[in-house]
Amino acid sequence: MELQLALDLVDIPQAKQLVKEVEAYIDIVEIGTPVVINEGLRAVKEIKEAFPHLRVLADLKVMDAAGYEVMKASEAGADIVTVLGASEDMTIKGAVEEARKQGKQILVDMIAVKDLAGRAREVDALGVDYICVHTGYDLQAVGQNSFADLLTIKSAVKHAKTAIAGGIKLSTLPEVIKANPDLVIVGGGITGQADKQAAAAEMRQLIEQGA
Ligand SMILES: O=C(CO)[C@H](O)[C@H](O)COP(=O)(O)O
Repeated sequence: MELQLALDLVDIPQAKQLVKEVEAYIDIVEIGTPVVINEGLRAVKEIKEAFPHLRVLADLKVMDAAGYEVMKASEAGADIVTVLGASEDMTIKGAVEEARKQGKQILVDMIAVKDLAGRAREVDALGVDYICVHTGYDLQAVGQNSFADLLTIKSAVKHAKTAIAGGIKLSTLPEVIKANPDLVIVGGGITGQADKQAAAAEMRQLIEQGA
Protein backbone atom coordinates (compact mmCIF):
# COMPACT_ATOMS: atom_id res chain seq x y z
CA MET A 1 0.00 0.00 0.00
CA GLU A 2 1.44 3.36 -1.07
CA LEU A 3 1.10 6.73 0.63
CA GLN A 4 0.61 9.92 -1.40
CA LEU A 5 1.05 13.38 0.10
CA ALA A 6 -1.40 15.86 -1.44
CA LEU A 7 -0.16 19.45 -1.55
CA ASP A 8 -3.02 21.86 -2.16
CA LEU A 9 -2.54 25.09 -0.23
CA VAL A 10 1.14 25.89 -0.71
CA ASP A 11 3.40 27.74 -3.11
CA ILE A 12 6.51 26.11 -4.60
CA PRO A 13 8.99 27.00 -1.81
CA GLN A 14 6.49 25.82 0.85
CA ALA A 15 5.90 22.62 -1.15
CA LYS A 16 9.64 21.89 -1.23
CA GLN A 17 9.98 22.50 2.51
CA LEU A 18 7.03 20.24 3.28
CA VAL A 19 8.24 17.39 1.09
CA LYS A 20 11.70 17.65 2.68
CA GLU A 21 10.10 17.08 6.10
CA VAL A 22 8.18 13.94 5.14
CA GLU A 23 10.01 12.47 2.13
CA ALA A 24 11.16 9.40 4.06
CA TYR A 25 7.55 8.35 4.70
CA ILE A 26 5.81 8.91 1.37
CA ASP A 27 5.85 7.28 -2.07
CA ILE A 28 4.17 9.94 -4.22
CA VAL A 29 3.91 13.74 -4.04
CA GLU A 30 0.71 15.21 -5.44
CA ILE A 31 0.85 18.69 -6.90
CA GLY A 32 -2.77 19.57 -6.13
CA THR A 33 -5.18 21.34 -8.45
CA PRO A 34 -4.97 24.70 -6.60
CA VAL A 35 -1.16 24.61 -6.81
CA VAL A 36 -1.29 23.98 -10.56
CA ILE A 37 -3.78 26.85 -10.91
CA ASN A 38 -1.53 29.19 -8.94
CA GLU A 39 1.91 28.08 -10.05
CA GLY A 40 1.37 26.15 -13.30
CA LEU A 41 3.18 22.97 -14.29
CA ARG A 42 6.40 24.65 -13.09
CA ALA A 43 5.43 23.29 -9.65
CA VAL A 44 5.54 19.73 -11.02
CA LYS A 45 8.88 20.40 -12.71
CA GLU A 46 10.52 21.92 -9.63
CA ILE A 47 9.33 19.21 -7.25
CA LYS A 48 10.43 16.42 -9.60
CA GLU A 49 13.84 18.06 -9.99
CA ALA A 50 14.22 18.52 -6.23
CA PHE A 51 13.00 14.99 -5.34
CA PRO A 52 13.79 12.73 -8.32
CA HIS A 53 13.45 9.58 -6.16
CA LEU A 54 9.75 10.35 -5.47
CA ARG A 55 6.97 9.90 -7.99
CA VAL A 56 5.05 13.11 -8.75
CA LEU A 57 1.33 13.19 -9.50
CA ALA A 58 -0.13 16.19 -11.32
CA ASP A 59 -3.72 16.59 -10.12
CA LEU A 60 -4.99 18.26 -13.29
CA LYS A 61 -8.46 16.61 -13.03
CA VAL A 62 -8.51 16.52 -16.85
CA MET A 63 -12.00 16.57 -18.40
CA ASP A 64 -11.24 17.08 -22.13
CA ALA A 65 -8.32 17.16 -24.56
CA ALA A 66 -6.53 14.67 -22.37
CA GLY A 67 -3.85 13.67 -24.87
CA TYR A 68 -2.46 17.22 -24.95
CA GLU A 69 -2.73 17.83 -21.21
CA VAL A 70 -1.15 14.49 -20.28
CA MET A 71 1.66 15.26 -22.75
CA LYS A 72 2.33 18.68 -21.15
CA ALA A 73 2.26 17.29 -17.59
CA SER A 74 4.58 14.45 -18.64
CA GLU A 75 7.02 16.94 -20.20
CA ALA A 76 7.04 18.80 -16.87
CA GLY A 77 8.06 15.57 -15.11
CA ALA A 78 4.77 14.13 -13.83
CA ASP A 79 4.77 10.36 -13.37
CA ILE A 80 1.00 10.17 -12.88
CA VAL A 81 -1.74 12.49 -14.20
CA THR A 82 -5.36 12.60 -13.00
CA VAL A 83 -8.36 12.46 -15.33
CA LEU A 84 -11.99 12.64 -14.18
CA GLY A 85 -14.08 9.47 -14.32
CA ALA A 86 -17.06 11.63 -15.28
CA SER A 87 -15.41 12.58 -18.59
CA GLU A 88 -16.07 10.93 -21.95
CA ASP A 89 -14.59 7.50 -22.71
CA MET A 90 -12.72 9.13 -25.62
CA THR A 91 -11.04 11.48 -23.17
CA ILE A 92 -9.93 8.66 -20.89
CA LYS A 93 -8.72 6.61 -23.90
CA GLY A 94 -6.73 9.63 -25.11
CA ALA A 95 -5.17 10.01 -21.67
CA VAL A 96 -4.17 6.33 -21.51
CA GLU A 97 -2.74 6.38 -25.05
CA GLU A 98 -0.59 9.44 -24.34
CA ALA A 99 0.52 8.09 -20.95
CA ARG A 100 1.64 4.81 -22.60
CA LYS A 101 3.64 6.80 -25.19
CA GLN A 102 5.33 8.79 -22.42
CA GLY A 103 5.85 5.89 -20.02
CA LYS A 104 3.52 7.53 -17.47
CA GLN A 105 0.38 6.51 -15.56
CA ILE A 106 -3.23 7.68 -15.35
CA LEU A 107 -5.23 7.95 -12.14
CA VAL A 108 -8.97 8.33 -12.69
CA ASP A 109 -10.67 10.43 -10.02
CA MET A 110 -14.27 9.25 -9.51
CA ILE A 111 -15.36 12.46 -7.77
CA ALA A 112 -19.08 13.19 -8.44
CA VAL A 113 -19.66 9.90 -10.31
CA LYS A 114 -23.12 8.59 -9.36
CA ASP A 115 -23.04 4.97 -10.63
CA LEU A 116 -19.72 4.20 -9.03
CA ALA A 117 -19.62 0.42 -9.62
CA GLY A 118 -20.78 0.67 -13.24
CA ARG A 119 -18.43 3.53 -14.17
CA ALA A 120 -15.52 1.89 -12.33
CA ARG A 121 -15.99 -1.25 -14.47
CA GLU A 122 -16.05 0.85 -17.67
CA VAL A 123 -13.03 2.92 -16.72
CA ASP A 124 -11.16 -0.22 -15.67
CA ALA A 125 -11.75 -1.69 -19.14
CA LEU A 126 -10.15 1.42 -20.69
CA GLY A 127 -6.80 0.39 -19.22
CA VAL A 128 -6.22 3.11 -16.61
CA ASP A 129 -3.64 2.54 -13.89
CA TYR A 130 -5.49 3.73 -10.78
CA ILE A 131 -9.17 4.29 -9.95
CA CYS A 132 -9.69 6.62 -7.00
CA VAL A 133 -12.76 7.28 -4.89
CA HIS A 134 -12.70 10.85 -3.66
CA THR A 135 -14.79 12.97 -1.32
CA GLY A 136 -13.86 16.52 -2.29
CA TYR A 137 -13.70 19.46 0.09
CA ASP A 138 -17.30 20.51 -0.60
CA LEU A 139 -18.73 17.16 0.56
CA GLN A 140 -16.16 16.79 3.36
CA ALA A 141 -17.64 20.04 4.68
CA VAL A 142 -21.00 18.28 5.17
CA GLY A 143 -19.46 15.23 6.85
CA GLN A 144 -19.14 12.78 3.97
CA ASN A 145 -16.31 10.34 3.30
CA SER A 146 -15.43 7.67 0.73
CA PHE A 147 -14.93 4.62 2.94
CA ALA A 148 -18.01 2.75 1.65
CA ASP A 149 -17.19 3.82 -1.92
CA LEU A 150 -13.78 2.19 -1.62
CA LEU A 151 -15.42 -1.17 -0.90
CA THR A 152 -17.70 -0.63 -3.92
CA ILE A 153 -14.84 -0.10 -6.36
CA LYS A 154 -12.74 -2.84 -4.75
CA SER A 155 -15.38 -5.35 -5.79
CA ALA A 156 -15.92 -3.82 -9.27
CA VAL A 157 -12.35 -3.22 -10.45
CA LYS A 158 -10.36 -6.15 -11.88
CA HIS A 159 -7.20 -4.62 -13.37
CA ALA A 160 -6.48 -1.11 -12.09
CA LYS A 161 -5.08 -0.29 -8.67
CA THR A 162 -7.56 1.27 -6.25
CA ALA A 163 -7.06 4.53 -4.37
CA ILE A 164 -8.89 6.71 -1.87
CA ALA A 165 -8.72 10.45 -1.15
CA GLY A 166 -10.60 13.02 0.84
CA GLY A 167 -10.17 14.03 4.45
CA ILE A 168 -8.23 10.97 5.62
CA LYS A 169 -6.65 11.52 9.02
CA LEU A 170 -4.57 9.46 11.46
CA SER A 171 -7.77 8.58 13.33
CA THR A 172 -9.55 7.27 10.22
CA LEU A 173 -6.56 5.65 8.51
CA PRO A 174 -7.00 2.24 10.25
CA GLU A 175 -10.51 1.92 8.74
CA VAL A 176 -9.09 2.76 5.31
CA ILE A 177 -6.22 0.29 5.67
CA LYS A 178 -8.69 -2.47 6.57
CA ALA A 179 -10.31 -2.03 3.14
CA ASN A 180 -6.83 -2.54 1.59
CA PRO A 181 -6.58 0.08 -1.19
CA ASP A 182 -3.37 0.13 -3.23
CA LEU A 183 -2.93 3.87 -2.64
CA VAL A 184 -3.95 6.18 0.20
CA ILE A 185 -3.95 9.92 -0.54
CA VAL A 186 -3.60 12.32 2.39
CA GLY A 187 -3.50 16.12 2.30
CA GLY A 188 -4.67 18.01 5.39
CA GLY A 189 -4.18 14.92 7.57
CA ILE A 190 -0.46 15.64 7.22
CA THR A 191 -0.12 19.25 6.03
CA GLY A 192 -2.60 20.57 8.62
CA GLN A 193 -0.74 19.04 11.59
CA ALA A 194 1.65 20.98 13.82
CA ASP A 195 4.21 18.14 13.51
CA LYS A 196 3.90 17.05 9.89
CA GLN A 197 6.84 14.66 10.04
CA ALA A 198 5.37 12.82 13.03
CA ALA A 199 1.97 12.55 11.34
CA ALA A 200 3.51 11.15 8.14
CA ALA A 201 5.73 8.76 10.13
CA GLU A 202 2.76 7.43 12.12
CA MET A 203 0.74 6.98 8.96
CA ARG A 204 3.58 5.07 7.31
CA GLN A 205 3.90 2.87 10.40
CA LEU A 206 0.16 2.06 10.39
CA ILE A 207 0.38 1.19 6.71
CA GLU A 208 3.43 -1.07 7.23
CA GLN A 209 1.80 -2.93 10.10
CA GLY A 210 -1.53 -3.24 8.24
CA ALA A 211 -3.35 -0.91 10.73
O1 LIG B 1 -7.84 16.56 -4.68
C1 LIG B 1 -8.04 17.11 -3.62
C2 LIG B 1 -9.17 18.06 -3.48
O2 LIG B 1 -9.92 18.14 -4.66
C3 LIG B 1 -7.18 16.82 -2.43
O3 LIG B 1 -5.85 16.79 -2.84
C4 LIG B 1 -7.55 15.49 -1.80
O4 LIG B 1 -8.89 15.57 -1.34
C5 LIG B 1 -6.64 15.13 -0.61
O5 LIG B 1 -6.62 16.18 0.32
P1 LIG B 1 -7.34 16.08 1.77
O6 LIG B 1 -6.75 14.86 2.45
O7 LIG B 1 -6.94 17.37 2.46
O8 LIG B 1 -8.81 15.94 1.53
